[in-house]
Amino acid sequence: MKPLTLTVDAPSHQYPIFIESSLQDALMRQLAQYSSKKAAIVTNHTIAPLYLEQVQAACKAAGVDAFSIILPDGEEYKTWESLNLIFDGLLTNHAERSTTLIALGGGVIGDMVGFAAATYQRGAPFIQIPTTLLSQVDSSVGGKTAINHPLGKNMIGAFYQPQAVFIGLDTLKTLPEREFAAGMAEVIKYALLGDAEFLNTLEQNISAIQAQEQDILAQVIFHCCKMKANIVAQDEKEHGVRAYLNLGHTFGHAIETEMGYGVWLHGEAVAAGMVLACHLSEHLGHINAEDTARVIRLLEQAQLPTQAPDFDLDTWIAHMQHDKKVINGEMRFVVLERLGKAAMAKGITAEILANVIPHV
Ligand SMILES: NC(=O)c1ccc[n+]([C@@H]2O[C@H](COP(=O)([O-])OP(=O)(O)OC[C@H]3O[C@@H](n4cnc5c(N)ncnc54)[C@H](O)[C@@H]3O)[C@@H](O)[C@H]2O)c1
Ligand SMILES: O=C(O)C(=O)C[C@@H](O)[C@H](O)[C@H](O)COP(=O)(O)O
Ligand SMILES: [Zn+2]
Repeated sequence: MKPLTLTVDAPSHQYPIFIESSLQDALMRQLAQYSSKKAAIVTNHTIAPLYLEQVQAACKAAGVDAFSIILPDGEEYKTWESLNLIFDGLLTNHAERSTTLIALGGGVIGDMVGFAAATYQRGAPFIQIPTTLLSQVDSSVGGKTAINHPLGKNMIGAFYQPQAVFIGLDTLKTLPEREFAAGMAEVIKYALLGDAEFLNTLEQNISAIQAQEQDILAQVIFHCCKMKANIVAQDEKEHGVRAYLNLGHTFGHAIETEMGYGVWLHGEAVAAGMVLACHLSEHLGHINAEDTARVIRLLEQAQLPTQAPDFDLDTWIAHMQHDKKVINGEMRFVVLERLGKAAMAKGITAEILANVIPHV
């Protein structure tokens, strides 16, 4: 594949996304332009042995003096404690406000490092090097940064855009299959919320994507980043259309929080959540049972769960009342007007939810 570039034209900051088959090549070509002379590479114990050396070498070649901060791995570590480990590392190594934080890893690392960058000395620059499919198609783009709270996902955070995003397709070769599948949930989300033609492309090419055939994989990652960049350019801080990127997430975040962070992967919970969003959309008369069946078929082909756990209804609702789309105490849900077009639904009562959600 030939290197691809696109620009995120967010109102607060414009920045490039570089997509190449080799991460090393992308960094060697462009890092010097986007990093300050001093950098902190923040990663975790799983990713460090795989990719840290490569990023250190690229920093050296770019004349960037880099030190590393290595965190424990897992959604359950997306916490204040890990954030403090980042701050400890920054202070111990005399990081300045101009020091670039380099997030090397999946969405957990990216979200935490972005939040650390937003708050360290009131705002240091940061770069995203996403190494999971999920982070390449979604979390590294658009500037949502956060940590979890025991009562809710991503409850403490900031909107803060990176300086650049470097995507190397080669990093996905070491990604476990279950994690690749989790990334496919967000890929399928883009098709459902805004592009029926992309849904056809995914259905026709699912095996090639799973086999990581470079051309189609690059096309898919590029397409998702472009869709997200368009949405973020219109609505950086989620006052309107950006909420559509939350399709399946009101239910999904409830699953992640209730099960305990890390038990269901984010993408798995979003997959089951999107099926519930389909059922809700059906209940509202927007889509039909065949549409929902089509979504379930694709999610199953992508090796994703389509059946949510059956908590009691009060538990579901208690979690969903913490959702960030709640306004004046009223829950709002992203639904599908049709496959390929999202809409926002209000006035969803407990009775409606009882018809839609599996519960005991
Ligand atoms: N900010 C956003 O817009 C946004 C969007 C979507 C998701 N998220 C957040 O992203 C997180 C999920 O991200 P994720 O799915 O990337 O999970 P993750 O960051 O936990 O990474 C998944 C696992 O894969 C490992 N890993 C990462 N890259 C690897 C590689 N190349 N080879 C081998 N192992 C590798 C990680 O160490 C981890 O164990 C959630 O916290 C979610 O809330 C944020
Ligand atoms: O970028 C966005 O906007 C999204 O909603 C992308 C989601 O995939 C992502 O999981 C996000 O972190 C969820 O946002 P939240 O505001 O509900 O925490
Ligand atoms: Zn998500």
